[in-house]
Amino acid sequence: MSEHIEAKKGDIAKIVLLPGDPLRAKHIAETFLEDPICYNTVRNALGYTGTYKGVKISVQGTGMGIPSTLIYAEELINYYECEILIRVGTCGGMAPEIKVRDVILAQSATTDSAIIQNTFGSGLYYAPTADFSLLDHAYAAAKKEQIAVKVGNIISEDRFYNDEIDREKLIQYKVLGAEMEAAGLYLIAAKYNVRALAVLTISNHIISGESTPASERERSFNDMVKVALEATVSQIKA
Ligand SMILES: O=P(O)(O)O[C@H]1O[C@H](CO)[C@@H](O)[C@H]1O
Ligand SMILES: O=c1cc[nH]c(=O)[nH]1
Repeated sequence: MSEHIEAKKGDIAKIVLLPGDPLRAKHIAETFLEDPICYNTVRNALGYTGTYKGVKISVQGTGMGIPSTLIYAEELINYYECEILIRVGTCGGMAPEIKVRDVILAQSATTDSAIIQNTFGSGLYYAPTADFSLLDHAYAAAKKEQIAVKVGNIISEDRFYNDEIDREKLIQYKVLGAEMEAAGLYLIAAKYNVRALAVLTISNHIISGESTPASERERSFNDMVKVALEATVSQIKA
């Protein structure tokens, strides 16, 4: 076991979906995976391994924010030798063309997190970026499944309740929405030479105030999960 995951080596697949909400991990495992086995209950950060179309896949709840997510991502990479990490998370829409329930493929992730400065020092503004091959497969999978997706830059913020940030400027500069993890995931995926992508569902619109109920957030974001799973399977079989 690693520090925060009680699984044995080999219990976790090379491909891992990463929802923030552990109950979404349970829902994904029980809805999409065949023969799911729960390998982690430490801190209720539920983790499961099963198969999807014959491919071994795990799903691990990460908690909220970059610090929590990177605990799980770094242990998955460094202890369990995971190679493909796909965040499946909720996101607040910002741009006017983004609507509640839209699916976004986060090509890049701007951030206000100190993780960039802590890594590179001040004055260097690294651009956390998705793995192109995963992004390409996710885009193709979405087209095949007739799931409309939008592709672009998002922002990973350190604060959910953030009324100090200049959202109008971010929207002008084509930032589609806000969540709290993708930039950290992309950064450490690059560091350890593994592949990462964030597939996001718009749960609410930060500017218009439109939202979906929490119960729906937990359970009903199946389009993004389908895109993530189909992308990995087509990637593995390519
Ligand atoms: O739905 P998840 O994956 O948790 O993602 C989003 O939801 C949480 C905030 O409600 C943050 O973790 C944010 O990134
Ligand atoms: O971080 C997040 C996630 C979903 N919705 C938001 O408004 N912010």
